Amino acid sequence: MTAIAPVKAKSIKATNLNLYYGKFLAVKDVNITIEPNKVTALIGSSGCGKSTFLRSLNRMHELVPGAYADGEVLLDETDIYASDADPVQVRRQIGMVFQAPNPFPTMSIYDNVAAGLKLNARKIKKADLDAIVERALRGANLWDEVKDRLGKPGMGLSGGQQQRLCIARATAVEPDVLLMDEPASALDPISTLAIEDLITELKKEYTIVIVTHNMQQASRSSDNTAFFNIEGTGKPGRLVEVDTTEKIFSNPSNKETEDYVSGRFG
Ligand SMILES: Nc1ncnc2c1ncn2[C@@H]1O[C@H](COP(=O)(O)OP(=O)(O)OP(=O)(O)O)[C@@H](O)[C@H]1O
Repeated sequence: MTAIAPVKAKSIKATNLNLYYGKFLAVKDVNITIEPNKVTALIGSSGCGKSTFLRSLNRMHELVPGAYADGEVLLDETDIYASDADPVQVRRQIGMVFQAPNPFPTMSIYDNVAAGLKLNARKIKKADLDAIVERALRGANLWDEVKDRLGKPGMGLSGGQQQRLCIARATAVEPDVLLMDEPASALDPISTLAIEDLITELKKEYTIVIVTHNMQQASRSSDNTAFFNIEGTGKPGRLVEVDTTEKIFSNPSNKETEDYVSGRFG
């Protein structure tokens, strides 16, 4: 793959962030700084709010009817929840890759990657679009596998290829941050390792936040790890501890974290 020159990505800082589904407080009082050009893994047992927190970072949480966020989330200096912030623009700057690969089913490989760009009002010349699509596919380690069949349906690719296509689609619009919700959980071990290698490569350009249930994946591919936990059913999830991945997995400050990473619960 082509070497990617390091690019300064943006940080995210959440302050006193509370996330609700209607009256239900799902995640309570998160305070965290997510460092630029690093991979931050979100870990914790089922239902502790990892995905909810992740989706709040690009204002996708509020797409659930009745769901809302209370608190502040800064992308560098910009408050993404400010009254004049445009959620569509926020989602362009902070892209999302989902658990199951979800290429647009009726679109070709090429059109899947170009989809976000075509949504922008600005008209892009065909040659420029070709160059962006190629760059995004190269960046997703997929170009060599698909360059001779760009006009074929995205759905015709393997699961691992489809997920890399979705990563290319997310990066084509040049976001600052990539959010990934268990991006490899639907994939076989070889495709999983390919995605992990790709994540390591992508942090040269992007700030990456990844939800994972796979402890080995968190320790292999992240720089920092945030551990979330929940006190009981119906109680909100909360951030227990965030630190370097090495510290979280070898010598965490909190007993709850230690119990979780050593497999004593969760
Ligand atoms: N669309 C929704 N409507 C109402 N409640 C929701 C919704 N999505 C999640 N929740 C609730 O919010 C809480 C946090 O869920 P979330 O999916 O964020 O946890 P998670 O840590 O990502 O779990 P998992 O690891 O199982 O994916 C849970 O109590 C869940 O039931």
